[in-house]
Amino acid sequence: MIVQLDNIVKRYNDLVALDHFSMNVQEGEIYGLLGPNGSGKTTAINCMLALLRYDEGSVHIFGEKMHPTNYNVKKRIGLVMQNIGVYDELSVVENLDYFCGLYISDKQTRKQYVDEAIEFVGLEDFRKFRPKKLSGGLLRRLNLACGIVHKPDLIVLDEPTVAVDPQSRNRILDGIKDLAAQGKTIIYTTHYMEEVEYLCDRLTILDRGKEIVTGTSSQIKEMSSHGEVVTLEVAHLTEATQVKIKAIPQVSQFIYEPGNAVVHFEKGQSHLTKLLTVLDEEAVNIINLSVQKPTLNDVFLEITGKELRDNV
Ligand SMILES: Nc1ncnc2c1ncn2[C@@H]1O[C@H](COP(=O)(O)OP(=O)(O)OP(=O)(O)O)[C@@H](O)[C@H]1O
Repeated sequence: MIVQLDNIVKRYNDLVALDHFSMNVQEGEIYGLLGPNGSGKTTAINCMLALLRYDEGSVHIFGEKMHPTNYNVKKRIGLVMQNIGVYDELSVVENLDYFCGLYISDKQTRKQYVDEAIEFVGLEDFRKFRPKKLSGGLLRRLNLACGIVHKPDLIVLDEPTVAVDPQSRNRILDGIKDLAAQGKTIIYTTHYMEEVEYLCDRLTILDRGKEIVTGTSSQIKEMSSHGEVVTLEVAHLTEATQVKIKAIPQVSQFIYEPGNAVVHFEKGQSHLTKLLTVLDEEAVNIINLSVQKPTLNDVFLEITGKELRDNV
């Protein structure tokens, strides 16, 4: 186990920011912490890295008990925080050299690591730029590079794509996949379910400081009590066709208004072919068809009664 959080309780006066929160991350995993704003993701990261005192529980990283002065463990961790943490008065190269220098004293190795980090985030054309001259997306990439330049084994990223343009976002997400492919262990917090679906091997969904559910995204989506929803755009559906669709045993709800039909299926394997068979037999002219499977948000909604992105 690379990271083990056991029953962490963190209170801010009356507010319980983490409520007996536990999490285990294995070597080489990309592990997601998904939750709406204020659910406790940043608090969990800060407690984990001993940047914040907590009231109860324990944290072990690389098998060692984590505490603020455990530098042997700390030097093997790279942290990319939500807020940009670079020096305005230093250029891209100088920033990276500074952060690398906190861990690597050999000048030649440091130069190599800095060059590799610049290439990794695609900032080759901006080496001499000061942070203020970089766009928001490029600045985020520099922030990421500063966190990983010393080649840590465990990389913790706290919402690294907030307010980032799509090009930089994709670059960051693909970069994280590459790091995992190199054997790094990654912890990634976000309130974007699409990101955890794309990136994460396993995830925990958090709400109000509590673990709601943990698993792979497919396992979590399986927990939804709903099945697929098929939306059809059609020229016309006769009464007889509508009756036949409703008669498919796994159809739980059927809504039709001229031009559009929405077919809800019960939970379980896909029954799309059954619907297509009926439509084919009835020679229905399908203009458009889309299938929506349950999402992580649906599961979150079912458990907590609210949307993952309520506050965004
Ligand atoms: N220093 C603090 N003092 C008091 N309350 C705090 C403090 N820091 C965080 N909180 C509260 O603790 C809860 C968890 O906050 P946290 O920042 O960990 O959530 P988050 O999931 O990371 O949200 P975000 O995505 O907005 O950063 C929130 O209710 C927040 O208002």
